[in-house]
Parts: sequence; structure tokens; C-alpha cells
Amino acid sequence: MSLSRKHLESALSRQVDPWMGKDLLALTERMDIDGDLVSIQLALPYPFASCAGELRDLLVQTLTDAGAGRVAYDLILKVPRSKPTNNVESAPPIKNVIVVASGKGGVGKSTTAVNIALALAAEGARVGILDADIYGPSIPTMLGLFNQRPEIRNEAFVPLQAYGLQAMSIGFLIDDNNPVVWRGPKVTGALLQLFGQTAWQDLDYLVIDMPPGTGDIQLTLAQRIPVSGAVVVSTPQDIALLDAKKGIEMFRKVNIDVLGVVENMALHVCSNCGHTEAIFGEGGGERIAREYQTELLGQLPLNKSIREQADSGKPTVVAQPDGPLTAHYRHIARRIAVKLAQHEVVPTNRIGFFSPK
Ligand SMILES: Nc1ncnc2c1ncn2[C@@H]1O[C@H](COP(=O)(O)OP(=O)(O)OP(=O)(O)O)[C@@H](O)[C@H]1O
Repeated sequence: MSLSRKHLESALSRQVDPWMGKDLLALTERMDIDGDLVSIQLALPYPFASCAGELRDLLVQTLTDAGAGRVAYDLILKVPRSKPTNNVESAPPIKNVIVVASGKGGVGKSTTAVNIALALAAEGARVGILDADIYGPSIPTMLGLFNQRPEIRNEAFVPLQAYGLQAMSIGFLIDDNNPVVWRGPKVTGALLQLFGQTAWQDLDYLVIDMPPGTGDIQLTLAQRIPVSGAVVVSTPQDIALLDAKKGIEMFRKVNIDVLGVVENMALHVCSNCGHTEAIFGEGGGERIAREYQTELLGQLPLNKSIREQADSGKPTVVAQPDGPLTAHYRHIARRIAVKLAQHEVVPTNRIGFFSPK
């Protein structure tokens, strides 16, 4: 008896992918039936390397239960271009811009941004990182790109490459020994130029490490860059949380969707005895996520290896690709990607050319 397409489609429509909550039929690009062999291609809208096995098992089991004798499957990544929520025209080479911000300095925003970018890349996406932290550009050090300068080709900066990321930093252009004393408009001008005049190559995601704080510079950037979503990093102390709230409110004012909060340095695990302690308090990230109807995307412990690896130019996600801390970053990265994929997709006629003024 030959297999019925309708029967297989109905079986696929009853199973949902655990991350997106979309049924498998909606994710099916093609399905061919040849005798008892079903060849199927699923297109996932989020990078999925670490859950490919789980998705494959679900797919094969569903089709086998529906009568397939053999299943040939192909899982492909198709990241949609989301609509910038702040109504700035989308930049053609970049499908999604994610800004990583903190109300307060020193909470681990850059460390979190770089590890999230690396986690998205490890999951299979094309990713760039833009270090816009004018007051402490640390991405060059974290990516091991010491004393490097980007090439200029056709009046655009060529991003540097590190661990599969396309990287650009204000730090590549200023002298380490001369702290920046530019005033607001000059800073925003330089950052907009860095964003718009870098020759990004077909990115699924560009992660922007924003300057800390919620002043005019941050507000202008948020209004002028086509942002698909923001991630706010905070430590659990009340004071940092107050600043994180200001960050969320700033993004709301300019209609940027806050994808969620990452609580950094949430717990300390003693490296001698394994005792855990909430040095900076407990439950703060959860509380503000609830108060602002957003999500606690994840919690990272205060961990010596996170600092040592970032300082030595090989962040945790590349230094310990199979470790538990990397699993946290990958989980956060996938939640971010899934939330973006659930956004409205931008129609092609809305994709414009971003030109910094
Ligand atoms: N979870 C963590 N555990 C241990 N150390 C951490 C953690 N997160 C960040 N750090 C360390 O804390 C210091 C500050 O981190 P980072 O530079 O990422 O903060 P930031 O918020 O971007 O700071 P700034 O706003 O001043 O640029 C760095 O030395 C970093 O290695």
C-alpha cells in the first residue's frame, strides 16, 4: 500500500517543534514520497545545532509512526529578517540587529554580548559583533584581536574575523593610551558610521554591545539603528536592577522590543567546596522580567573561568564548547533567536539603505 501524503501531513501538523511551538508541517519546505521512503526537508527559523538530534528524532518518529518505512531528512537554517520594532529601515546585509545593553557599567554586558554572539554562531548562524562601547571597548581583547586595524575597501571598513564572527569595534580605531573624551554628538556620529560603513557580509544576526547607561548617546543610537530587539544585562543587586529598569524604559520609549533580561553574576560557586551563595541577592532578574512583562532569558554564575577566558581572548563559548556555562549561553542565544523569529517578517520593499548622517 502506498503512503498517503495527506496522512503524513496530518501527522506532521500534530507535532510541534519544542522551541518555536510551530507544527512540523508549517516548517516543511519539501516532502517527496517514493514507495516507503519519505524524503523531507525542514527549514528552521532559528539556529539549531545543539538540538538537531532532538528535532531529527521527533521528525523520524512522527513519519515512522505515520507509516514511513524509511526517512531521509534534511534540516536547514533559514533565519527570517525581522521588522525593526523602532521603525528604522532594515539594513540589507543584516537580517536582525540585537542590542545588548545595561543601565550600569561593569555588570558583564560585553562578556555576555560576545558569548551570546559566539553561541549564535556555534548554533549555525552567520553572526557579527559591533562593539559600540566607546568608554571601554573590550571586544578586541575578548576576541584576541589585539592591536589590529580594519582594512578600508570601497570606503567601508572590512570587519575583522574571529572564531567565525565578523567583528568591528570602536577600539580598532582609537588609541589604547588615549581615553575618548568626545562629546555626545561626536560619539553617536562615530558609532552610526561604524554601523553603517562596515561591509557586513550577509548576517543573520548583528549583536551590538552598547555603551553602558541610558543617556542621550544610547537613546540616539536606539532611534537611528534598525533594532529588532534588545537584551538587558544586569547583576542581581538592587542598584543594578534599578538601572536595568531605566534601560528597559528607554527601549520602550523608542518602541524597541525588549527580548529579555540576562542576570549575570547571579550565584557564586566556591571553587574549593562547591558551596553556592547569592552574593548580590536573589530573584531580581525574575522580578523585573515579571514587572515589565518580558522574560528572564537566563542566569550566569559569577565564575572565575568566565573572566579568565574573556580576558585571555578566548571567551567561554569557544574555550569550553561543551561545558555547562556554554550550555547556558547557547540556551539564551536560542531563546533570543526564537523570539526574533516570532516577530513580524519585514516585506522586501521595506528594506532600505541605511545612511548615517
Ligand atoms: N559571570 C561572570 N563571572 C565572572 N566574571 C565576570 C562575569 N561576567 C563578567 N565578568 C568580568 O567582569 C568584568 C566586567 O565585565 P564586562 O567588561 O563584560 O562588563 P561591562 O558591563 O561590559 O562593563 P563596561 O560597561 O564597563 O564596559 C570583566 O573582567 C569580566 O571578565
